[in-house]
Amino acid sequence: MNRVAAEEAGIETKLIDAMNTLFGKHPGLRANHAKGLVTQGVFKPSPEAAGISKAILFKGESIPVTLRFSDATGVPLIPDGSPNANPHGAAIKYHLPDGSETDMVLVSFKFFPIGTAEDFLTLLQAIAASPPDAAKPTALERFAASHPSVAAANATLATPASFAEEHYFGINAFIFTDAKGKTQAVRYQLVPDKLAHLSAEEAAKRAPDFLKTELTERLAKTPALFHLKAQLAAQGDDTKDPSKPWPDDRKIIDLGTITIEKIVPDSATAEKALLYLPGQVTEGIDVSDDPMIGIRDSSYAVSFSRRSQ
Ligand code: HEM
Repeated sequence: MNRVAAEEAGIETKLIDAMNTLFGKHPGLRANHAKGLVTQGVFKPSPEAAGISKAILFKGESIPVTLRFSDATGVPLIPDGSPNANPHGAAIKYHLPDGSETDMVLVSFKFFPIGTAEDFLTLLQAIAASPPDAAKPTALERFAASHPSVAAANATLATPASFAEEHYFGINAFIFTDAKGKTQAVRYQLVPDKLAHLSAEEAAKRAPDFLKTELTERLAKTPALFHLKAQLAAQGDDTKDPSKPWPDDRKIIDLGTITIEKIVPDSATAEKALLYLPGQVTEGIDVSDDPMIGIRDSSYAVSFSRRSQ
């Protein structure tokens, strides 16, 4: 790209360029969360969900889902037990009865390390500018010193014993509208039936693909159960800033269960065609005033277009 074109590039292109610089270019693969596994299962909504959102998703029918678990980074061969493979991802596509789709894209951070897409770009560039031999304080150390939420968010991470034994968070806020038009801001959580984290020492000893192997063996014997939940904002809670968790005492309601039944027959082919978009909502669910959601949508589209070439 020439200098003028680079200056004109939107933030979504700059974000993907920064990821490609940091993680390398890997044709056909995602700019972030490159290593993953595609599964299928069923969402069964709770009666409580229909009371808070009129979405077709919550009407009561069982909804088929395609759920992709992933490791962080755009490094396709990252060992699953590497600290850099955290946060792990869970991207859910719901195949709705009217033939449309809606998505939820979650990770194992409890909240995001920074509040805006612009700061995320600066963070990615600071990491790239801070190799092990960089002079101290590195660009990353300087960024982290002025953004305490980076260390705080990283402290919420640990390697899971299984993709099925991790707690995933939606982080960005969405708005539910009920049948009477009443609105409620929410943040999603995907809660496993059982949570199990490894110590850093245990994680380092695991085989490079242990999360894939474990899930394959587990699902051959028994389905994996998750509970989809929504944390409800109270008056005055910040819906714009994903680095600010809402207080722990906010009400959390059950939206239903997700039962993962099997890994799709050819996960590597399936994931190429799949595009999860956090802003792909359905009537009764809206994006909040958090601008990160729209920027995520456009950067996922840039990544998709590059990996489809
Ligand atoms: C400005 C902030 C963010 C940017 C620029 C960004 C960028 C990206 C990109 C480019 C991809 C690859 C998309 C593709 O090729 O399909 C991706 C994947 C992913 N991101 Fe983000 N992301 C951001 C924030 C988040 C947040 C807040 C979450 C979770 C709440 C998240 C969770 C994920 C997950 C789970 C995937 C893998 C999706 C899949 O399996 O296809 N990201 N992200």
